[in-house]
Amino acid sequence: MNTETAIRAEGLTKLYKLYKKPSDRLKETLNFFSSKALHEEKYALKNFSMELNRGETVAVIGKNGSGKSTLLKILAGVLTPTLGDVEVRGRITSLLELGAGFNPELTGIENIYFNGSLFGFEDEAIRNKLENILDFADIGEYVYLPVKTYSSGMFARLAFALMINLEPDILIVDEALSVGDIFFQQKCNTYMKNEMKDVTKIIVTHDMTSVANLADRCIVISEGKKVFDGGTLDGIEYFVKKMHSENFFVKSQESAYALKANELETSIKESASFTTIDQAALGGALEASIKSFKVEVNGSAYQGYIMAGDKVRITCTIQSLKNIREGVIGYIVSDKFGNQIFGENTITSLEKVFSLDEGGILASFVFQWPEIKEGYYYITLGIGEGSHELQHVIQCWAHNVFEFSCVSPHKTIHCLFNNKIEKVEITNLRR
Ligand SMILES: Nc1ncnc2c1ncn2[C@@H]1O[C@H](COP(=O)(O)OP(=O)(O)OP(=O)(O)O)[C@@H](O)[C@H]1O
Repeated sequence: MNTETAIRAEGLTKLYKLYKKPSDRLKETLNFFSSKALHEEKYALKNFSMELNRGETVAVIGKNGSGKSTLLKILAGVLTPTLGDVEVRGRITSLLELGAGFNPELTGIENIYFNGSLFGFEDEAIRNKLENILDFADIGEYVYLPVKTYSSGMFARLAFALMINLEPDILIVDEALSVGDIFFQQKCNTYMKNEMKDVTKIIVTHDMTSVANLADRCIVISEGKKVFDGGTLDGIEYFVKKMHSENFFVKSQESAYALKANELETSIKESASFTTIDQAALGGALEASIKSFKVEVNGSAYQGYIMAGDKVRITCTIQSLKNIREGVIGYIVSDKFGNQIFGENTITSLEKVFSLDEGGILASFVFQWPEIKEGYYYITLGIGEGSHELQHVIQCWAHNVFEFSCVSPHKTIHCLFNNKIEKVEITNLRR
């Protein structure tokens, strides 16, 4: 291990033997004369190697059951691998061990002292850190109550606050953090990014926005094996594509059968990239309604994230029951709290209306993704009728049909969006 290496794992394998009945384990052990196995083998991790440099932040991503927790537990030293070695340089802390180290009968404060001592801190040292820990956890009077009375979010708050104050060289952050509310998660992410720059971090999360904003590097794990190790955005793209092909291959075949009878849909059934909209979820007069849509970013299928400046093309299939002379098409993008963040329609941006003829229509529009804060955003698509902006009839609203994960790597967005300071004047006044 060279001097820059913080953690090195070599050939990690974890094999579980699964027995149908507990008695099969005993039978197998005692039955020296039969080679017949009474168990099935399950590899949670298979020949997994990785090396992390000091101060590096790596995100480990993979679908449910791919082996992420097993890897973290082995790295944190709470699980022994069947094969392989781990070398760690420095103090390693994780919510996994802290969670296990908390005594439910002790109060929050008692647990802080107890766990602090397990990490080699004297009472005096913990006393000096107490204010910071309690400030960060922000769970009020609950710190004086036994931990068994805490909600899972309060527990995560206290454990995380303690963990970051134990002066780790290596920090392991797993999904346990996601039980905290959104504001606490943001506070943790900001703290890790800004205040823990020198700490080596291993993060496991299903939240691709956090991955993009925190990690320098990304490892994708599938069926216990490392299948990608490289740049963060490339890793997300690899993972999303892999998930997409695994999940949608079957669905696209099913939908092709369901669409057989419909003339308009038949013309697009070759393309699995169109998503059919649940017609029950539509609003408006519905003399014209959106049947399905497709999202492209910079001319390709959406890869799982979007950034400022990306060109988004939305293509919709519309079924109209009548001729609409003054048709309007638009969209609204909202955040996860339902706040409408940006949007436009064809009258206000292009000063144009379109005729939508009775029958099937294919409509497509393009907009540029603005520079807005990282997070999840949802697009609503709409069709209106009538050239006067305030008097037109809403024919169809298809609410929140698609989720975008907006990332802003290497760029700080201070508030909802950045608004440039155009001029600065500084006058140093001599005393
Ligand atoms: N104690 C165990 N006994 C048997 N199989 C196990 C055990 N622990 C984990 N596994 C299996 O090992 C595989 C990897 O599990 P692991 O919990 O590491 O996945 P994960 O990627 O963390 O999943 P998730 O995203 O759902 O948390 C899974 O198939 C799981 O069922």
